[in-house]
Amino acid sequence: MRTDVAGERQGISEARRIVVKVGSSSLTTAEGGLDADRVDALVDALAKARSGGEKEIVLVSSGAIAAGLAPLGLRRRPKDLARQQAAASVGQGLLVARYTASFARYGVRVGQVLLTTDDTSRRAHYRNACRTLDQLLDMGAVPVVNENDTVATDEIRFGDNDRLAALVAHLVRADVLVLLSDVDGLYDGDPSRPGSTRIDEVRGPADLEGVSIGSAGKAGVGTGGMVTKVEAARIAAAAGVPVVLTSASQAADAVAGRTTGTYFHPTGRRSADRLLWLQHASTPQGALMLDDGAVRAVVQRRTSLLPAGIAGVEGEFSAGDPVELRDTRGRAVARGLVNFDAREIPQLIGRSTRELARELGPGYEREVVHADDLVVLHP
Ligand SMILES: Nc1ncnc2c1ncn2[C@@H]1O[C@H](COP(=O)(O)OP(=O)(O)O)[C@@H](O)[C@H]1O
Ligand SMILES: N[C@@H](CCC(=O)OP(=O)(O)O)C(=O)O
Repeated sequence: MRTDVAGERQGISEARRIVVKVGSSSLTTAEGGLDADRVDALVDALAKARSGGEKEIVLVSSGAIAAGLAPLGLRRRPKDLARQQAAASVGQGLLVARYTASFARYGVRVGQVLLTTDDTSRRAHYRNACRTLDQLLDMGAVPVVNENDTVATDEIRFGDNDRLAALVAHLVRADVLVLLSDVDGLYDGDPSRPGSTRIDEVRGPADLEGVSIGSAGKAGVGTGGMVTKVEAARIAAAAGVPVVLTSASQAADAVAGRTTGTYFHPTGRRSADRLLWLQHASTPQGALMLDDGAVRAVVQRRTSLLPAGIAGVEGEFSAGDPVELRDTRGRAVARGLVNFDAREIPQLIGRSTRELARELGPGYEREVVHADDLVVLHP
């Protein structure tokens, strides 16, 4: 282990706020459902880390669908969304009951937080989620976060919890993100093949060249495999949050900052805004076509998008929805939260805000997408 890495990980031992994500494969089996011993072992590690009072833990836990399979007589994870949601509905209750009992051994309360992609991109929802998580932590509770599987549709689903965990790490301004799986790190090839070796550290995308990143493991309960974990690590690292990827059995070492698994160095600066969510978690509900001047204004000068620069509209969206902003070649150049319903846009196209206010009323003297609600995709 190189000294600079040890130094970096020393930083993790001082981390105050830690987001820990645990996958279905570390807590459940398709046949047996939730494994209480494995939940207890994880909780032991997390409760010990918090015991000095300096560390705050946010737990992002998968396992609702897997925990609901056996009680519903399902032998394997169903492919259709409706049965996955039924399993999640039964399993989420069992999962949180299990965490509640397990943390109670240490006198620690848990609070269930179920999020959808909407909660991660709409301003009011985002602020609410931030406030609830902060409040739970202030009151000494451990938030247990999962996707709100029962209401998410295929189109708006995160699906895997790795990306959700990266966005939660950004949302709570975590000092480190710990991704726990059934494998003790990222390998340069299929870890079950002899000869594959673990990668100790990833400094940036170049370190991933030639690495064969595969899908979910044999347990049959995980979803994304390494692909979504590496993607989550990339999102968090780009937002300035270091990431440790290791196995659930190494949880105590990981949260204590002892060297284990694969370490992803931060590649970007921390930012306190919610635009990361807009970029990575939102599904655009439609698109606005921009003329060349508007593309320059939005992409280079980072100004708001005004009606005068719009050339066309596509899709069915409501005010507040995320939409894509496209250039004249149809390339997505930005994403933003739109201030009008799709059906209102045609009458605004190419007009000045003053003209619109005079004709349609003062409510129309506003940006179509405010600069604060915009994220540029191709600077
Ligand atoms: N390059 C790789 N390095 C490590 N694990 C890999 C790699 N490629 C594929 N995997 C698989 O990814 C699995 C973990 O993903 P998954 O089953 O979705 O777990 P979880 O439920 O923890 O999210 C491992 O069991 C492993 O078999
Ligand atoms: N929200 C889902 C998570 C889906 C899932 O399996 O995720 P993961 O095990 O992290 O790959 C659940 O609780 O079952």
